[in-house]
Amino acid sequence: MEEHFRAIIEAIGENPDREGLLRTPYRAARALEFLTQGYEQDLDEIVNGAVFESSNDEMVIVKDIELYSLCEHHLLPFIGKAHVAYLPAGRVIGLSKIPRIVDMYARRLQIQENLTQQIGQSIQRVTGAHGVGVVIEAQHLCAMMRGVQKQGSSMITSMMLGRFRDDPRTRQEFLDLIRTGR
Ligand SMILES: Nc1nc2c(ncn2[C@@H]2O[C@H](COP(=O)(O)OP(=O)(O)OP(=O)(O)O)[C@@H](O)[C@H]2O)c(=O)[nH]1
Ligand SMILES: [Zn+2]
Repeated sequence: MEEHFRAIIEAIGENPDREGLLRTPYRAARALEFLTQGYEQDLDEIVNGAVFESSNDEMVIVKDIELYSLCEHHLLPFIGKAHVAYLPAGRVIGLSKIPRIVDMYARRLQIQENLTQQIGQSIQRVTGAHGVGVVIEAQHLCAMMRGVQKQGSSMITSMMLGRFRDDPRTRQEFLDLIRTGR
């Protein structure tokens, strides 16, 4: 990857041998490795068995999860928040595991719709919940710094499974709860 970053620096007309850029291919490679480390991870490893029996059948919500991903079209960041909810069916998942699942899929080349879907399906699979809801609000640098250059717009995507899809009240409760306290 370092060689390729060096070639990119040359291709944009810069001098990869000037002092400030000498270690840049190395740094950029490490940064990109970090930002795409989700390819090295899988769901079972992330969850690590942290699923616990519980008779609580009320909605669980983790909201305002910071999200940093890379758009698969331009390799530019999209940045935002994810909100995740589920209706437990006898099992709950460790609190930290939900942001970890978000990060695992965000640290890959993504479009926001697929990211939203992958998070929802994974939470469903791990918890066996009666339903799962995921909402992501994000701003795409590819649409802000370049392209249409719309700095004020954001994209909102959602994935509703089970009762979140079938029962309008469950969906509404989720949407109301992620809106409060802002
Ligand atoms: N649906 C969706 N589109 C995305 C996402 N990230 C980037 N895009 C869009 O992907 C599209 C790629 O379109 P192309 O016409 O192939 O690429 P482009 O010429 O760089 O497009 P512009 O951004 O319009 O300049 C653009 O409309 C982007 O805004 C995403 O997460 N979801
Ligand atoms: Zn893009």
